[in-house]
Amino acid sequence: MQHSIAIIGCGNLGLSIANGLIKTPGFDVSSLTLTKRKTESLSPLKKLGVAISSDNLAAAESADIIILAVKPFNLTEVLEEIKPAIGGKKQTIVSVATGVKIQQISGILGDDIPIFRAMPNIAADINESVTCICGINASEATEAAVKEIFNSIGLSITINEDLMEAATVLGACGIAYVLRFMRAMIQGGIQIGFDAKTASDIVNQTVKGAAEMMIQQPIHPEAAIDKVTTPKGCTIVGLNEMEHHGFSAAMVKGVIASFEKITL
Ligand SMILES: NC(=O)C1=CN([C@@H]2O[C@H](COP(=O)(O)OP(=O)(O)OC[C@H]3O[C@@H](n4cnc5c(N)ncnc54)[C@H](O)[C@@H]3O)[C@@H](O)[C@H]2O)C=CC1
Ligand SMILES: O=C(O)[C@@H]1CCC=N1
Repeated sequence: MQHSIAIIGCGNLGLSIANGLIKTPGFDVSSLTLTKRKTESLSPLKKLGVAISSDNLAAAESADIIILAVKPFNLTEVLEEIKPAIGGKKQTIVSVATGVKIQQISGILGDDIPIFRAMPNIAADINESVTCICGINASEATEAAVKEIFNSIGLSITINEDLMEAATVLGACGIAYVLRFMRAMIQGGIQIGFDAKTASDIVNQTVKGAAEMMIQQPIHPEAAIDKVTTPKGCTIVGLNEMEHHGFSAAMVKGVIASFEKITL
């Protein structure tokens, strides 16, 4: 049986999750409710059979699994709003809010409620997210149901809650880092002669190929780099020039800066 799902706060991430679910083969769109304060932008999904509402409490009452996708500073008010609906039929709560601990959520909703934190990224939209998950109070069946949701929009990985902020940086912020890298590579490609479209096509497929290779043949990236770097060749010259300008150091420092922004 498919569980009914409510996504409360359908902005960038909530909508990406919804789009991924809708594209999942066999997903029953009538089991999905999306909420937002102003619902106009969600009307195309209404035509597909998804329930759209600005009533968080009613959406929570009707759902088995409630995904909270509001900004962290809106989470407390939303939890207070849906609290009257929670507990009776033991809905499962899944928060994707950055930096909000399970204990803060259970402090409002109650100590016996199944509560998960999940950290997907916007590639959920095309079923290619990675989602790190942790949770409390859940039966095996409930945990399986939550994992099924996030496996349908990509790959889910169960982790301890104390790694959730690191997961946010690597997986959720990470997609932005990779996109910035791609933009820079496209800019380089234009400077050496390609039009923007051709440069993008080449970069997109190159990044996809590199990622697929690491997924299908999991070796250390440097071992694959060794296969590209001809001695005295052009690749090593380019890579060394990038390192002279702090490429790897910039990436590591950026990862740490994002982490400190969440944790300090
Ligand atoms: N954008 C991303 O790539 C990622 C975001 N996150 C987390 O996901 C959450 C959502 O982030 P975004 O989608 O970027 O934010 P967003 O601002 O695009 O979406 C939040 C949505 O919630 C709605 N909202 C606010 N108060 C509401 C209320 N009381 N009732 C119903 N809807 C309400 C807003 O109108 C907005 O559409 C945040 O907690 C963020 O930390 C986590 C991983 C990745
Ligand atoms: O930048 C942010 O705060 C959110 C969390 C991870 C991705 N976007």
